[in-house]
Amino acid sequence: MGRDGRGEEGLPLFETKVGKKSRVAYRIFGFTVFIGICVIWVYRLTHIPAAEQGRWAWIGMFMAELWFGFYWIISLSLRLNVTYRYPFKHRLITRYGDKLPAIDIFVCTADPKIEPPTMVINTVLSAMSYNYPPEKLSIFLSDDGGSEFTFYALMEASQFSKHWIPFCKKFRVEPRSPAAYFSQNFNHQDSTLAQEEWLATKKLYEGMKFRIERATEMGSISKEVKDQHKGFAEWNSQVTKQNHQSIVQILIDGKNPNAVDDDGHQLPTLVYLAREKRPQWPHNFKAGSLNALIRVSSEISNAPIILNLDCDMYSNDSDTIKETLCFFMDEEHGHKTSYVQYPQSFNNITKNDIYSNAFNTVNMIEFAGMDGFNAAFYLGTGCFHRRESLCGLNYSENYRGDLNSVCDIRKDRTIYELEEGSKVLANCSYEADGTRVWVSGGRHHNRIENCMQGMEAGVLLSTEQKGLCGDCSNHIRSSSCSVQEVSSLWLLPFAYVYLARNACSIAESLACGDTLAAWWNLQRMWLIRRTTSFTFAFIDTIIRQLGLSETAFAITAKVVDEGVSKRYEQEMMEFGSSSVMFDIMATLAIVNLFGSVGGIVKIVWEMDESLIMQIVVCWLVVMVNVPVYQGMFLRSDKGGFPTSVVLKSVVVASLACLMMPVY
Ligand SMILES: O=c1ccn([C@@H]2O[C@H](COP(=O)(O)OP(=O)(O)O[C@H]3O[C@H](CO)[C@@H](O)[C@H](O)[C@H]3O)[C@@H](O)[C@H]2O)c(=O)[nH]1
Ligand SMILES: [Mn+2]
Repeated sequence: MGRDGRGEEGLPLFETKVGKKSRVAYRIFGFTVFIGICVIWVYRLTHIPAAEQGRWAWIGMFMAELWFGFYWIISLSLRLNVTYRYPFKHRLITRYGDKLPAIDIFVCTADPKIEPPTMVINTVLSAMSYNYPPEKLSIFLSDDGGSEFTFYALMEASQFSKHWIPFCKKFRVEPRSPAAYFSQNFNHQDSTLAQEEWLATKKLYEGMKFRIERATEMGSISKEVKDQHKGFAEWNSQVTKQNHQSIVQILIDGKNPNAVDDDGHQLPTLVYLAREKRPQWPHNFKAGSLNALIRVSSEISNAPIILNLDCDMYSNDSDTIKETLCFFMDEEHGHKTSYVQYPQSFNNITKNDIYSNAFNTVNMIEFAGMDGFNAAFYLGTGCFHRRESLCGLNYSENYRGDLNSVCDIRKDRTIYELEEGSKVLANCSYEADGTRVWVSGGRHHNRIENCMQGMEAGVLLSTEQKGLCGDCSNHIRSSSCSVQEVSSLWLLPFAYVYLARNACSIAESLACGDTLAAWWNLQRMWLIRRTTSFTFAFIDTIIRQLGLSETAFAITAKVVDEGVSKRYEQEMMEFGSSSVMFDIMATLAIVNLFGSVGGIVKIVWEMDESLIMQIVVCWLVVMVNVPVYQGMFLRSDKGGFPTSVVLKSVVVASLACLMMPVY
């Protein structure tokens, strides 16, 4: 019997826990820092210098400190509301058993060269083998590359899945991406896992991988293979990435009683989609893909819940669907939930996370804090949506929807009829009129569940290795520190705010599993991101708002050369190409170097102590930038800065320093 004497059926499907202990600590600490910030503001307002003594610099500094205070309040309020949610999947299974809803899974890919088809089908296979009734699963691959190699790979995957799915279920394989699974060694402690079967499945996988890679390398698919599927007929000499008709091929029809795996169990539905592309029509990149997927899937399976995965991700927990459904199907709160999203985690992060890609504190503290306000940043992947809310349904307290009612939209139509009907829905004219859903940001009127299943529970895992760029959010934060007389008591609030803030940030990082060096690297990456990618994104957003340009989507490359990945493993930063980003990084590093050396000279020469605070800050920036100086002057490998960038930055920095007024 559960609480209140209710039976098992009255119990909630998930529980919510708020970090109470951390809240007390944050409150005390936050309050003292806030007092410090107020004292700093008072100091600024009461000590405004005369015009000729740098009044404007002073006011600028004050602005930065005002902004810092505002930012502090926001980031502290998140920390006071850190909320974790824990699903009870066993309750879901006992309560709903065979009445679970259908799920559509969308995988997007866009280019067979930078997103190799083998990687794409690993994502697909991990989605096909979710621990969920296969007749309720439909996987749709959207190929914006319109490539027959990707289609071929998917055809291979549809055959391999007949062995892979039973293998996963029999041996409770985790993770269910074959590439990720076979990259681990055979686990000898697991006596149930017969080594023979492990080896046989691995061999099958490698055979498939070899055939796909060979076809891609040779740039052609043999007639023998093409004869195996009518779908290849869609590719003729006129088909290019930017210009082709809609292609929809149902590779596995989950409703067909003959579509079974090696154990005789039903297979999930598997669909290949390449929406129509015409040079004169906008296609809106990934957003356009998702819109086409929504329409096409509504014709074929029309599942009430949709999961979207990028092609460089794979599921690292086969129970994720069931856990997610706990949030959607909870009797009391389920109807208030529009989407459930999982933070991305990356599988090739180095020990000290040189590029700060793990986002541990963001995932575990800030996102969980946002959840406390029923808010979430939509991350764009690893997210389950209600189809209804994407299609514009508004939230209402009384409307509960019904995830279990399976409405048969197919009405005995043949595969051919379904494919033909779907092709029309994948036409490019849809992106030009007002029917798009995703471009407008999706319509999330409902409450949002930002699902952080504590620290031990499974999240979706992405396999990507992120480079330096790629951040598109923009927020600018400034840290500030400048008091004229070092001996003055006014120094205290500055010192306290600075030290307390960083101590807190170190404690958070360590608590979230980072190393101290990773925290230090994070400081560098924040500096770099704020001065480059965030600034670009900020400018770009303004330009776009003014209607001066349309942003294009630059697809992140998923293949790296050997030298680059070797240096990545050794935690050496990669600067080896010319880009405005590197120009800015190098120039700022040099300006700081000049500033700190110049400052010391000034202190020693003129016995001018008033500069000590500035110099201390300057030196901290220099220390954070050590890898940048190494990249400019000390490295001889291919990852160092190109000479042209070094020259440019030294010249620009020298000019800037010469022109700088000296107070
Ligand atoms: O024309 C396009 C361009 C991209 N994609 C797909 O979009 C996904 C994300 O693209 P990627 O180049 O990997 O971008 P990232 O910088 O890794 O993406 C981050 O930012 C995206 C949007 O800003 C989010 O959707 C992603 O989930 C998030 O990881 C990939 O599956 C692509 O295949 C398309 O389908 N069509
Ligand atoms: Mn990506």
